[in-house]
Amino acid sequence: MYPIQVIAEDPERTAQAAELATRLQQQMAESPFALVWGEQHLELRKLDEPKLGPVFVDFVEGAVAHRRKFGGGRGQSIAKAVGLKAGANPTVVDATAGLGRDAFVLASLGCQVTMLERHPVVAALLADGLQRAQQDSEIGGWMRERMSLRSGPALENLQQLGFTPDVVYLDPMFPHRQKSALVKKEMRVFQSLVGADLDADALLPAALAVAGKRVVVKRPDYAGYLNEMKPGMSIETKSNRFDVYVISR
Ligand SMILES: C[S@@+](CC[C@H](N)C(=O)[O-])C[C@H]1O[C@@H](n2cnc3c(N)ncnc32)[C@H](O)[C@@H]1O
Repeated sequence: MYPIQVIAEDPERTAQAAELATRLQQQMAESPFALVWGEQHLELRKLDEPKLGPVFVDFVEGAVAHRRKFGGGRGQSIAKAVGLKAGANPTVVDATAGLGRDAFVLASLGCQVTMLERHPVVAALLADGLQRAQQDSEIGGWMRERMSLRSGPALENLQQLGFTPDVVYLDPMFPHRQKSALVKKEMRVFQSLVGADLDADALLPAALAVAGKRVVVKRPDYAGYLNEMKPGMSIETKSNRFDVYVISR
């Protein structure tokens, strides 16, 4: 389902690349993608569209780092959606972690975030970004305490969490409405790797069954409700919406 080659450009990464290749073995035939381990990081390349550039996870210096320093802090819509308030740092399970951006925003604001990701290539990119961030002198301390990753499908993982998270956060892939030229290059590579999450509706009842306080679903502004379930409230941003389902048990 996810065919890919694994290449070690950095000779010191040869053993790690071989181990990753073994894990992804069944997905390695006839791929338009390569996972390349360079000196800095693990990156995904789309071999038939090299102009789109590589995709990798960088919590230390990338766009998310900029947002951490200059973004809206606890006033951001995502923070309001999960219920972040002074003195309240909810525990969050991000059941569709992707490249971990939303999870990083929440962790940087004080939440304890457990990320779940089922796509083995995305999980490998995320694990690499997480490991590097955990070693960083500036953010490593709180990254080690607050962010973790479990690779595998959310439906199974949610049932085996071993704790009750305050919030389950969902952001499944949704078909893009914009013309492809307008979608950021990185997102085009990511979308063509992952494809659509056609089974996303099932995540909402599963999340509602385990969340202690609320489930938050991120949707593009033009998308309908997940599982056609009306939320208690929605928080709108420029191009997205956070649908909030408050748990009352
Ligand atoms: C739109 S991306 C999430 C982006 C993420 N919020 C971010 O800020 O980077 C959706 C991700 O959810 C993952 N996913 C979808 N359904 C899943 C499931 N049932 N279990 C685990 N991961 C899932 C996909 O593989 C994909 O990587």
